[in-house]
Amino acid sequence: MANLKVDAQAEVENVRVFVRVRPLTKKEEAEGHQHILLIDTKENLIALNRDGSSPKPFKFDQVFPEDATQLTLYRVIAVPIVEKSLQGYNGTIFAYGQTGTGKTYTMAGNYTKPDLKGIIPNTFSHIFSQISRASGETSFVVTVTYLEIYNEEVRDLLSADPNKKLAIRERPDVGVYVKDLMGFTVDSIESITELLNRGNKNRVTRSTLMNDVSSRSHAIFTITIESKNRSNNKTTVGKLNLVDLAGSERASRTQATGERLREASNINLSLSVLGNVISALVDGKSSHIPYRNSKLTRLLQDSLGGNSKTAMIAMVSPADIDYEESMCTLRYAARVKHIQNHARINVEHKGLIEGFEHEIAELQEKIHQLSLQEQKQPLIKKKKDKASSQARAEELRKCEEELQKTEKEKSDLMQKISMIQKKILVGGENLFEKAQHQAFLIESSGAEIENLDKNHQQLEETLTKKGQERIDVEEKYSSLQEEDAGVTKKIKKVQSYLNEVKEEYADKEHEYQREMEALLDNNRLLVRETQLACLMIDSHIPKEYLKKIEANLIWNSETQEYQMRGVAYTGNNMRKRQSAHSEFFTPIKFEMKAVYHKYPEKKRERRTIYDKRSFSAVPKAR
Ligand SMILES: Nc1ncnc2c1ncn2[C@@H]1O[C@H](COP(=O)(O)OP(=O)(O)OP(=O)(O)O)[C@@H](O)[C@H]1O
Repeated sequence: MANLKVDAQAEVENVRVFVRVRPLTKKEEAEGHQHILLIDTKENLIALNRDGSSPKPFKFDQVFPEDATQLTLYRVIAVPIVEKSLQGYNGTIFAYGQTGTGKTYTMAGNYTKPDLKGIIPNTFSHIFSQISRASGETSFVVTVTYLEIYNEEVRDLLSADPNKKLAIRERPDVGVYVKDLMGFTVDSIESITELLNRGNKNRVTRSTLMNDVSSRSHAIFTITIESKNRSNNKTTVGKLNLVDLAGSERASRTQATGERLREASNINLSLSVLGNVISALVDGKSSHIPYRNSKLTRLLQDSLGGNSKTAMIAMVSPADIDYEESMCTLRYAARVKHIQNHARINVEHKGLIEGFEHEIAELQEKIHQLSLQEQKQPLIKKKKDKASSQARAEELRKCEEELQKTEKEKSDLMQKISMIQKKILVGGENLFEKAQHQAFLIESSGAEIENLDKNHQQLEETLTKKGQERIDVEEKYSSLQEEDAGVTKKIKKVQSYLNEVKEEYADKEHEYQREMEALLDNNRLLVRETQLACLMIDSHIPKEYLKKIEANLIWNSETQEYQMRGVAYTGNNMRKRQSAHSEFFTPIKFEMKAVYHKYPEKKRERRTIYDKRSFSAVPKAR
C-alpha cells in the first residue's frame, strides 16, 4: 500500500508459539508404533518419552492434544490476531512441522464441514461478522492475494497463469512486495471462499510415502482489511498472512529421487534459512539477519522480528518413529518464542476506499451532465416542429436515438457505480447472517474459555498463597539435616542441567546434520545442472564465441541472473524496435546473422577448434 505511515507507539511482544499434536494414524497403529508424547495441558508442557528416562519438557503458550477441536484452536490462536488486523495491525499465523503432521488440516481443514473448518475459512466468517457489527460510520474494503513458493519460485495461485514466476521487489514506501501479484476485492464469505478454492486447486501437491496429499510448496493467503472511519477520517490497513509451510522431511525416509528430491531439498533449504533467521533474531548478537537468503524469509520479514502480531503453530506427530523430527520441531519452536516483534497500527493517507469514493463522485458527475443534456432534448424537438414534416420526422428519429444513447450511457455508469459501491462494505449492514452464526459459535466457546481462565486464575492464586505459607513454615526448621538435603538437591539440579545441555548438544548436532543434508542435496543438483550446461556449451558453441559471450556477461543483482550486455539491441528485440519506430530510426547497417550464426561449415572442423573445459570455470547463468 502506498503512503503507509505508522502510528506513534508500537506494541512490543514475543511471537506466541503453540503446539498441536495430531492423532496416531491408522497406518502407524497397524505398524505397532508407540505414542511417546507426555502432555501437561495445565502447565502447557510437552515432552518426548522414548526410552522411559525422565525427558526434558518444553513449555509453550499452549499445547493442544490430539482431541483439541478446530474451533478451540481458532479461538485461542486466531481470534486475538484477527481482531488486531481489523484494528489495522499486521498479523501472521503460520503452521510449521514435519510432513504429514497436520499443517494443512489446521490452516485449511475441511471447509465443507463446519466443525472441521481450519483457521483460514474461520477467519472469513469472523471478519465479515465483525464488519456487520461495526458502526455505520466505518467503511471497509477487504482484498485477498494467494501465492505459493515452489522450488524457490513465487507463483500467483489466483492468476489465470499460475505457473508464471513472479519477482520479489522492495520499495522504501511499500516494503517488500511481489510484483504483478493479483489482489481481489471480496464482499462476502462466498466470494472469499471461492478464491481460496481456486487457489488450492492450483497448489502443487503430491502423494508421498509419508502423506497421501502432501503440499510441496509454502502457501501464503493474505487478507488485507482497510477501514475508514468517517467521523475522524482515519484510514487503517491491517494485513493478515495465513501461512501453510511445506513439511520438512528427510530424503532417507521419503526415498525421494529426481524432481521430488529437488522439491524436498528446496523445502529443507528454505526451512533451514528460516531457522537461521530465527537464530540470528534470538541470539541478539547478529547485526545482519539473513532474510534475503530465501523467498520465504523475505516475504515473512515483517512477521519475524518486525511489524506484526505473529503466532506459530508447531505440528508434531505422537509416534515413536518420528522422535527425531518431533524433537527438532519442538526445539525450533522453543527458539521462536524468544523473537520480539514491534506491531503498530498502519495508518493510510490515500487508501483504496478514498480512491473508490473519488471514482464514484466522478461517475456521478458524469451522470449529472448526461441528465442535463437529456433535459435539453425537448427544446430541440419543439424547434424542429416548425420545419417541414419530412425533415421533422428525420430530426425526431435522431433525437430519439440520441436519447436512447444517453439513457444507455447513464445506466452503464450507474452499473459501474453499484459495482464499486459493492466493494465498499459499510459497518452495521446486516448482510452476513451466516457469518454471525459462526461468530456466535466462536463467541460462545470464548465465554466458556473465559470462565475456565477465571477458575484457573483463582486456583493459581490459591496455589501461590499455599506455596508462600509452606515456605514460611520451612524457613522455621533450619537444621543440618535440611542443609544436607539442600546440597543434595543442588547437586541433582546441576546434574539435570548437565543432562539438558548434553541433550541440547545432541539436538543441535542433529539439526546441523539435517542442514548439511539439504545443502548437499542442493549442491548435487547444482553440479548436475552445471555439468549439463558445460556439455551443451562444449558441443554447440565455438571457443572464440564463448570468449565473447563470457566477456559480455554481467551479473544483475536485482534479478539474480546473468545477462548479456547489449542484449536489448539484438535479434527480435531490434526487429520489434525497428518496426515500432521505423519512421524515426534508420535501420542498422550490419548483418546480425554474421555475428551470431557464423559457425564453421563441417562438424570435424568445428571439433578441432573446441577445447575441453572444466565445468568449474563456467559461471552458472540461469
Ligand atoms: N488433528 C488432526 N485430527 C485428525 N486428523 C488429522 C489431524 N491432523 C492431521 N490429520 C490428518 O493427517 C493427514 C496429514 O495432514 P496434512 O495433510 O494436514 O499434513 P501436512 O502437515 O500439511 O503435510 P505436508 O507437509 O506433507 O503437506 C491428513 O489426512 C489429515 O486429515
